[in-house]
Amino acid sequence: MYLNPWVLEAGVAFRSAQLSIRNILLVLRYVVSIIHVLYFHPLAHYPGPKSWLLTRLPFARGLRHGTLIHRLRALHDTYGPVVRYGANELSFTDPQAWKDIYGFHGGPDRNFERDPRFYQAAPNGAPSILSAANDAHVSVRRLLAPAFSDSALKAQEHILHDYVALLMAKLHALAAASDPQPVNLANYFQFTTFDIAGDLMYGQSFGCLDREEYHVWLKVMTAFFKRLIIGASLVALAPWIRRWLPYLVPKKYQEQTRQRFAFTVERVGQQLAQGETPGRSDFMTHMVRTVGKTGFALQRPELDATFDVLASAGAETTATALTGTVEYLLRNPAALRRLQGEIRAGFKSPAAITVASTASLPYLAAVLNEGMRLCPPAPSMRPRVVPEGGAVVCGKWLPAGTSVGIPLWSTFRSAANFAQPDAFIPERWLEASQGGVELQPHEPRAFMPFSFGPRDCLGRALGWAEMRLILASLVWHFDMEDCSPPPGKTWEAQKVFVMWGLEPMMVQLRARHGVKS
Ligand code: HEM
Repeated sequence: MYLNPWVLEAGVAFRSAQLSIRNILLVLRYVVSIIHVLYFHPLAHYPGPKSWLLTRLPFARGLRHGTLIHRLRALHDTYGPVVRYGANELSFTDPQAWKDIYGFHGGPDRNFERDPRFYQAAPNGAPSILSAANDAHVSVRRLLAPAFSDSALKAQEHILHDYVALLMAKLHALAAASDPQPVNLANYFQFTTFDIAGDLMYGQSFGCLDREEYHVWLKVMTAFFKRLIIGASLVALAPWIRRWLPYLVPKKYQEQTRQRFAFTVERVGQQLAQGETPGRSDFMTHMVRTVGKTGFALQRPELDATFDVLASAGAETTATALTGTVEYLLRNPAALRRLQGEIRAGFKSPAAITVASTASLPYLAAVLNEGMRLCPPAPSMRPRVVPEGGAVVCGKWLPAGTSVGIPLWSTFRSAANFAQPDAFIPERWLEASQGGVELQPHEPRAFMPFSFGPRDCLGRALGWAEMRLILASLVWHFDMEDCSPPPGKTWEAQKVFVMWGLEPMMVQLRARHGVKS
């Protein structure tokens, strides 16, 4: 067929005009959306860096490099207690925000939901206690809560003592070597808390202390957190990538994750088959008992998903708090001396160091509080979404769907909440009659290392018990000297990939004169 060249030319001209109109419309749409985000969006009056509003690049880079908590802190230092760090996202360091965002609002349907972009289902696709939506979460929490009661903790205490004694024995052996070398205490804290978690949650220890090395389950878990963050940074830039992510992970890592989860499933299965074990007070025994009493049970996939997160929720956090606290004690010899005085005068023998006896030591509690303030084990923000109908946060109404949260690291190190925010001053947590100092500002309402409200930490009492037993025993048994290679390890420089990427903490241990394991 013959086509007149004029017609052809007109066709080409028409198509390119169509294309340029489409391009112009796209650019116009982008410009309009920028103007909307900057000037007409309901959050437009909140302060924040424009570069973070127009592209997700700074946020994604922070995630990817493990520096998001540091960047958010710098933003709060510049812009104040509320920062708009994304088009629809606000970060708060104001203490009132704990109650307004994370508190009880009259029922699971009215409490702020977790921002699903920040929570991940387990490898079997089922929600865990951490990722479940509010209504499903209520049942999981009810089922698990008895395992964390005061009476359960009393019955579990002998298990904690066994592992603390094993830790002390291992450290004594290292200190008594003919040429004693500095010990990486960060590792030994993790070995201990993971062994306790394994015993309480899976019915048997991970054996880390015995072998003095990490169990493969933990190594894979830590590597998984890093990959999770790489994935999250990609999703932040291009949300549509989420469904393709599983295909982007190399087969080798997929297989490792599958095997690690299979280990959890196997242990949960063994525990369930065993049922309620007389004389044991582990988590599964409590749960089976609660199921017997209430008739309510979880579906197996949800149970597996929840038991899979329990170990790292409980162990890594507690070990991190201990590592951070000891690091600051080593940097502050006067505080270490005062703690030694309290503990060594308080206990004639290690057998006297118990959960109850350590609870009455004010300086030990102050030191651990100050350690968790400077080194919060869960330092990142856990964002929530403003529910239908909107809500008031820190005195201002916010529309439904706004993502809001509190970054713990920025909040605990904010000069608006704590005087000399980067200094280790345990005395700030004590009354004057206990030898405390009054520093202003001092906002204990801002300090929620275990979070707040219906989804706060279930393991707070267990975590405190472990921290007190381990730190008191360590200080009772050993003198310590910081041996981190120059220029010295600083907590602030460490990166965060869900949890802190802990650098080695090298400490020279010397058994106190006449003290043996
Ligand atoms: C110093 C020690 C600990 C700290 C600082 C800590 C901190 C936290 C924080 C901040 C949350 C909220 C997480 C979120 O909203 O996404 C949480 C939740 C949780 N923690 Fe801990 N934790 C510690 C020890 C433990 C221990 C020993 C256990 C025992 C297994 C544990 C079990 C849990 C559980 C089950 C949840 C989820 C609660 C729920 O969603 O209802 N934690 N923890």
